[in-house]
Amino acid sequence: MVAKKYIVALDQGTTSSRAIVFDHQANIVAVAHREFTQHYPQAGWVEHDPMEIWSSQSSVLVEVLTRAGISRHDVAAIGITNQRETTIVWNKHTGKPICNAVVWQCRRSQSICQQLKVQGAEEMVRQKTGLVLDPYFSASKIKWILDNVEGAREQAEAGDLLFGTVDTWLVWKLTQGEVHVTEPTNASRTMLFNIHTQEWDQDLLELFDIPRVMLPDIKPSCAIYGYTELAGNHVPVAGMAGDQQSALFGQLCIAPGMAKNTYGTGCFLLMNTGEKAVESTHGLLTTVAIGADAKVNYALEGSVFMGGAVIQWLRDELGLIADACDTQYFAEKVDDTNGVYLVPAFVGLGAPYWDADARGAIIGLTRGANRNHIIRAALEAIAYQSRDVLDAMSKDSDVPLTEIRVDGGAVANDFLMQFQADITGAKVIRPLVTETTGMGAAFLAGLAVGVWESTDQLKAMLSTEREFISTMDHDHRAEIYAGWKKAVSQVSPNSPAQ
Ligand SMILES: Nc1ncnc2c1ncn2[C@@H]1O[C@H](COP(=O)(O)OP(=O)(O)O)[C@@H](O)[C@H]1O
Ligand SMILES: O=P(O)(O)OC[C@H](O)CO
Repeated sequence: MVAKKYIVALDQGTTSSRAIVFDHQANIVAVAHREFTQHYPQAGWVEHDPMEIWSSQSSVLVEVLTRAGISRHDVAAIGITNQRETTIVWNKHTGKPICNAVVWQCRRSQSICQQLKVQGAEEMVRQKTGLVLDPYFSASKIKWILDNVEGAREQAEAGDLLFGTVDTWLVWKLTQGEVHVTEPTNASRTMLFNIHTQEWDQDLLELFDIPRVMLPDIKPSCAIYGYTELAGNHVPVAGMAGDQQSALFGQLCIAPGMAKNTYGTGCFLLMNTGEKAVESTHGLLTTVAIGADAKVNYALEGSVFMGGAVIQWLRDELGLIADACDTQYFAEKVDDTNGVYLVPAFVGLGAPYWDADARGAIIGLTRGANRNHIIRAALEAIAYQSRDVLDAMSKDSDVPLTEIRVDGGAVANDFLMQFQADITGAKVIRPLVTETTGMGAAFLAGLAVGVWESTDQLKAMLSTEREFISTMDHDHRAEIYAGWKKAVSQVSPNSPAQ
């Protein structure tokens, strides 16, 4: 074991940047957290300012070390985990982004995807990447930037521009522009990475017309990528993963069949499938995951675009609540939603529907519907969408999923967790430490620098805080879930999952 005993995880999420200090027993010593600005320049578009991503992330790094009261000498390594797919293109000489980051939720490249579908590219893309040809992933976003930002294509071809997902951007900033790197879990979300060969794929680069020279090198998820300076100390940046794969690893779902659902901005249910890349026939994605001792594994993933973001919308756009945690109080003031369903297709629908054109709706309103019913319908919608992907996963794997490990900001909501158990019939297991996304990155960084020797050693560090078991009777569950499916069919009548 190395003498330096603290690991700092940087968790750059869709709505906030966090930094967490873990000790060598994986206990949280301190957390610092900052929300940053969401930009919605047009309907269905979502952007972030990459410089604000960096300033919020670097400031919480400084803050968390102060809060933890530890010396910079005691930091063994920094691990990174991040919102995936979000696309940043910057000038490698000036370090300046050429436009705002195009966020994973952004739909602007829908027509690019549509055109490629018409050309018949869908099957080739699915076979190589495990992904659905949807604007969610980075490739069509990069193409959009090269086609629409003045001079971008010429500069990219001349080798002056770099592309990165948020992991790559943060390492580049932390190492003062020395290291341009990513790792397989993030690469697997770009739609340019062949998940079977584990390399950038020339056919995909040609399909999207993206110069290879823009792309980062690919290193393992558990490795030392470079060093950052913290008050005169050179600290290794070691260990990175996309946030959903990091949470899967942080919950130690490292054996086939183990699954977790993260309730952050979106909801992402991932099930480890071991060394086998399982193809979905029910609208899920095949993606790269991290297995025992940080070896490359695969996972099936159900990606839901609007999870906790629905609650932010109730707060920021409707002003119905002052704080996300108020939703539990209002939802519990009523016995049900009074027949109201909220379908949060604000940026289209992800798994298993994959309808980029669908838009949100509140259905079933009557004169008796009030604020509490709408708030309750918003929380229930998060759980209904998770049931949709859970059902798809059970069908793909031929085994019903009877347990879900949960994490992410919204799992603090007991009403939501109980309703999730009720509407699925599965046991919902909430860990003591719900910062499992950050924990995954800390595990990877700690393994890379020798704070921990193996994943076996990490098992003793996880514990359960509470389990939620269904109390809903079967007929009632079937009736209200049928109502949900009917509501979805109204906003997405042509989805193959209907
Ligand atoms: N008590 C709560 N009930 C419901 N939703 C919540 C609660 N607390 C936080 N959230 C939601 O969880 C999300 C924040 O979770 P987090 O895991 O930090 O997300 P991200 O990493 O995507 O930024 C926000 O969208 C917020 O609305
Ligand atoms: O910011 P989160 O935690 O909702 O995660 C975003 C995902 O990585 C998008 O694929």
